[in-house]
Amino acid sequence: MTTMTAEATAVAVRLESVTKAYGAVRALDDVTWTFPRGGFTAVMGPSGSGKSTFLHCASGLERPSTGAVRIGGTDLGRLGEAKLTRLRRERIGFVFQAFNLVPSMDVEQNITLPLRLGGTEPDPAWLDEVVRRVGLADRLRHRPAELSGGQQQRAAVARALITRPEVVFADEPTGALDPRTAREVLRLLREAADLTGQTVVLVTHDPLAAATADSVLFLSGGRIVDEVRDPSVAAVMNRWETL
Ligand SMILES: Nc1ncnc2c1ncn2[C@@H]1O[C@H](COP(=O)(O)OP(=O)(O)OP(=O)(O)O)[C@@H](O)[C@H]1O
Repeated sequence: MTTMTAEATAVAVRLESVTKAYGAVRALDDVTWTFPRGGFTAVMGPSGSGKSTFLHCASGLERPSTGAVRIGGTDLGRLGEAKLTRLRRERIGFVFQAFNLVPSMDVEQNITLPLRLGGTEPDPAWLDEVVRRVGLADRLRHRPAELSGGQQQRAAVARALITRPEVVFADEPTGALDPRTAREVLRLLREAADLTGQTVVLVTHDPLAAATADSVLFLSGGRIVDEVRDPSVAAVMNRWETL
């Protein structure tokens, strides 16, 4: 095992002068930010402000044009494609608006897929715990099409947690859900931070969702322009309106 400095272990994700250009568009413009381990951070900003690009670069789904990204003590820029893919599968959990479950697999197979892709078996006690948290114990043999949208997203959250990832990245995970179901999914992400010390980064348009985080980052024009800590819904809406 690699020895890490105390600083590296306290830092979950670090972006250092990250710029991402698509042709003439600077989707991210010199972004530097540190996500502390076990924190829950929301990212807000107008359409086109760079939220998804930020999440993709921070999670190793895309490589920055310039700058560096570290997950724990690992510099993603030093990893080749195979190692980067493995890091994403083993150390990061993803939740997307569109659930992205495999239609032909049942709920348990979907949840355990990241482990099986990595050639490992689920730890039965952890699988039970994750399934209990997301409330799908009586749905394990159902296929996604037999579930409600909220149940599908809860299965996707379970799939994101099954590898005990260091960081969970969620891109508009409540965008397709009704408000009550959205609250359940947010509670699961909050629990991931509070119960198991995972670092959660949530991209959202919803001030109610953002206010469940420890801190809200505001992006505009590819830059972080503000942070609101211990946010109330009113504080988030107020900052949003003046962006
Ligand atoms: N693959 C791409 N090719 C070209 N331009 C891109 C690409 N991805 C993003 N962009 C551009 O980069 C900018 C930021 O896009 P991004 O999707 O990160 O914003 P966003 O804040 O997530 O927007 P939204 O809230 O609408 O999803 C936009 O101008 C967008 O058009």
